[in-house]
Amino acid sequence: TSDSKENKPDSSAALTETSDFIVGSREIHLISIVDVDLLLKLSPNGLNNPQWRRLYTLQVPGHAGRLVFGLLSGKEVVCMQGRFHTYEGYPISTCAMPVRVFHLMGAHTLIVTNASGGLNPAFNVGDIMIIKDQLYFPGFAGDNPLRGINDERFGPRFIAMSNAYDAKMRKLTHQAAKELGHEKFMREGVYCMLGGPSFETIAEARMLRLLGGDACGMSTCHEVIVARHCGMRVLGISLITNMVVMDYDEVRLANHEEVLETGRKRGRDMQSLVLNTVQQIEDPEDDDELSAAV
Ligand SMILES: O=P(O)(O)O[C@H]1O[C@H](CO)[C@@H](O)[C@H]1O
Ligand SMILES: Nc1nc2[nH]cnc2c(=O)[nH]1
Repeated sequence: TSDSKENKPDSSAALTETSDFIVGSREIHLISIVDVDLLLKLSPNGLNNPQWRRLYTLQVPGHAGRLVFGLLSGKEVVCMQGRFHTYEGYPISTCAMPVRVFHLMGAHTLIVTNASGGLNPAFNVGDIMIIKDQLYFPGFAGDNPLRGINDERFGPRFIAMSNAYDAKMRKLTHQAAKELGHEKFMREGVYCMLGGPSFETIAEARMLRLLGGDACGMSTCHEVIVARHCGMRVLGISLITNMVVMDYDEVRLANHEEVLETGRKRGRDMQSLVLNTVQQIEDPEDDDELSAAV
């Protein structure tokens, strides 16, 4: 696609050509900020035989719109470069639907990435935040992707979310960051999801901070809920693309161009981090601790 050359922080969705790929049981899928072209360059044995084709178009500038199947550091992965957002007009369950598709294909692990605005004053633009927990605001108003008749084939009616972001995966990612010399811009914190597409008012931003939010965006949480419902372990990584305006004296305005620009600048570090983390991931079936957590 014409936009596939850009190193962008986020994208839309697409589907591969058909039968060349055998999708095995150890897949990992990556959403959003991961740039597949760059991953290809960085991976020692490549994302073998990548093929893609546009399936549908989203209305988010900077979103590539691809789904790529292949091997990343010897592990079977499917990378979804881009996602559905509720502000595009889709129901929240539709936005999270790709997660169920990947689960049905045999994926055990979900790595979600996103671009977010920093709320924590100690953060800087370009920091990478490992998501420790989430504040899912649409859920407070009843807009949960699991709303409606529960499909028991995926999971139970009620699910725990206190262990949503896997502790072992977070540790692994910190380790990967250390090996890469990324410590100086690594953070860990709470991600807040709002519906968007309007950015926060100052009063809203201050409220999010008061409630314990470290960064905010318009995605991810519903995908994580659906992943946990079907027993996938989750790692979330957020790139702080801008600092949220928190002060009435501040003249700077939130804008999508800054989000894209930071994504371009920090893109390579994000890909290396994901790649390095994927290299270290163990199959959850070989890992009692992880299996028990699911
Ligand atoms: O969360 P992702 O999809 O990375 O995108 C983030 O960037 C966009 C705003 O610039 C919003 O869609 C926000 O959610
Ligand atoms: N809501 C929200 N989403 C974002 N995505 C990237 N930056 C931001 C931000 O500042 N606010």
